[in-house]
Amino acid sequence: MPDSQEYRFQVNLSGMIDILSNHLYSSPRVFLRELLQNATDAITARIDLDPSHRGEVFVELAGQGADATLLMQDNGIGLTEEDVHEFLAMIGHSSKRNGTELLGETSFIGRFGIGLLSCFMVSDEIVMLTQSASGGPSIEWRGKPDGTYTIRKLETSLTPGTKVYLRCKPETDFYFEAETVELDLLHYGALLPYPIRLSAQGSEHRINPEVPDWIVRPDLARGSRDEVLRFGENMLGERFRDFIPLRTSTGRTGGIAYILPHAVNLNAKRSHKVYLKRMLISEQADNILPEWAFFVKCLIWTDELQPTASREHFYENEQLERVRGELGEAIRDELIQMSEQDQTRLRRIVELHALSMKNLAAEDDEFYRMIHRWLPFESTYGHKSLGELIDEKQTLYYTPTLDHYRQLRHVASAQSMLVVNGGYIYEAELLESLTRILPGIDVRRLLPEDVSLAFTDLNAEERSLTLQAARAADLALQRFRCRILLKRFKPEELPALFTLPEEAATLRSIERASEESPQAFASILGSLGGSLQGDASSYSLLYLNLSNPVVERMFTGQSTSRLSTLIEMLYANALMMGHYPMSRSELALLNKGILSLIDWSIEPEKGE
Ligand SMILES: Nc1ncnc2c1ncn2[C@@H]1O[C@H](COP(=O)(O)OP(=O)(O)OP(=O)(O)O)[C@@H](O)[C@H]1O
Repeated sequence: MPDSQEYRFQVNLSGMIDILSNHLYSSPRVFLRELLQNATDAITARIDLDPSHRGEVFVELAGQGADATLLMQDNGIGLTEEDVHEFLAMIGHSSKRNGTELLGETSFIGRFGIGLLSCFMVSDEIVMLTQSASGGPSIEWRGKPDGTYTIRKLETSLTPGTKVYLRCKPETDFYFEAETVELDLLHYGALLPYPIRLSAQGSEHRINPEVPDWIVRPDLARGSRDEVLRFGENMLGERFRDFIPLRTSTGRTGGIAYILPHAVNLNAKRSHKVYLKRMLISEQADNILPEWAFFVKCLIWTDELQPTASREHFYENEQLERVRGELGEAIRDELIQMSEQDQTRLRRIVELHALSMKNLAAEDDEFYRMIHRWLPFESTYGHKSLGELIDEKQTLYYTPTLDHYRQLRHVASAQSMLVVNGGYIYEAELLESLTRILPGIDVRRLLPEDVSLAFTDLNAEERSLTLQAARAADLALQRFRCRILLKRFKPEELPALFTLPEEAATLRSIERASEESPQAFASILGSLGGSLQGDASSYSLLYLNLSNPVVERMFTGQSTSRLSTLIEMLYANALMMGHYPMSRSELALLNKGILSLIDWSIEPEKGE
């Protein structure tokens, strides 16, 4: 076997720089973030040496258009000549790491040793003047994107710190405009604990506000409600009315979860603003809160998570999992606390986000268990929370569809029967799975047939007395494929109850569609409907209540001449009470019936 020879990889330096500077980051804008991060790290390092040191960053813009330049100056630790050779000249080497460990804990934001290269997105040269706080000469370093650099010792000594100069390259002058720079400095540095000053167009001012104490001590936030809400509006661009302070057990991650003031789609992208060591890392951190916390928008700061090289996300590791869990717990605890001490507040939140909360509860038992008592439902006892409904009765009856609920609610409420409407999206599913999260609870599905069983049959005498009228009534509704059933039931004020078995419902919809559709379509629908027509189950049922005085008079009186019109009117009325859409012929029937009633009331029946 021939001796193998060892070679070294060759690196195309300018190609690497191009990849790192132009393709790692989402936008050229981030060069300002990288500069601000380096300034922040340098100030942190200096404060480590001298805790009384007060950090400051100064940004100056000069020149116009293609001549625009930007200076960023910090009073941080600075670099010695040795540091410059070691850290600036060696890509991928950073002064901020603990040894070689890339993901270890440090008090700095930077760690990869590539951030400065982002400046090549907007400038063809980086000029750095630096003076180390530990003494030595001031150094000038000039780096180019082709991988060459020069170093020069300056004759005069600068004050400790670092100045970075950039001259805009063609077509990047936008990033050097005062407005853009001001916005971006605020965007990235709003929470930094030292002043950032900007000098441009002859004036100088501070960019970032004083950071309120409650940002790092969220327990103080409750005492500054208005200020916290105003701050949220400025930072997140929405007007909030409620918030939950967040803090992990280590105290190294915290923030404010603002309750979204409008309903949101569960699948909408989350956009929390996350700050690492007080610098904005991401506006789209979607993995820092549990999935179920979709109803909040957060300002979060952390100094215990590791950013990826692009800075726009955090590493998905155990630490992130713990932080996510604990932030979720902070929100959950507050919800639970609200449920004990401030139910109005909780109800407001749940009602606002009811649809999404129901959606999530249907998928996530743990969330459902936590929130179930406050989910709102419609019931024969009014609009109530599930908790209130559970407390009302031992058995919770629910209808699986809205149609069923409409049919049942009058009879059920008249009989003081608690029936929950499970007809809206996710509701039947939630009610069905209630036993899973609350073992022992008795939940039953209810169909109109079940309630009609509770109706009382007529006795033999009543049956014979009403026989003739009942036949006439049945005949009157033949053409609507509706049968009548004479019973006694509560409430007495309810004369009739319309119920619609499933097949009859299909047929009704087909008929209504044929009335609306053009001829050809109608005939297709017609033949489809025809196949169902002969079946007894395709008939709807109209229960007539003999306990109702008007119905009683109709069926036990002598005169039957007006009976068919009256039955038709009861039929139309029952349809309306059940919110059934009416066909054209049913509307015509109603119209004709009303006119007859008016006519009769004006001119009494002959012989009466
Ligand atoms: N303003 C500054 N003050 C002092 N040192 C600086 C400054 N800017 C850069 N440096 C030095 O240059 C090195 C390289 O900076 P660069 O931004 O490329 O990488 P980094 O900050 O170490 O890591 P990252 O790629 O994660 O940002 C730093 O490690 C630091 O030693």
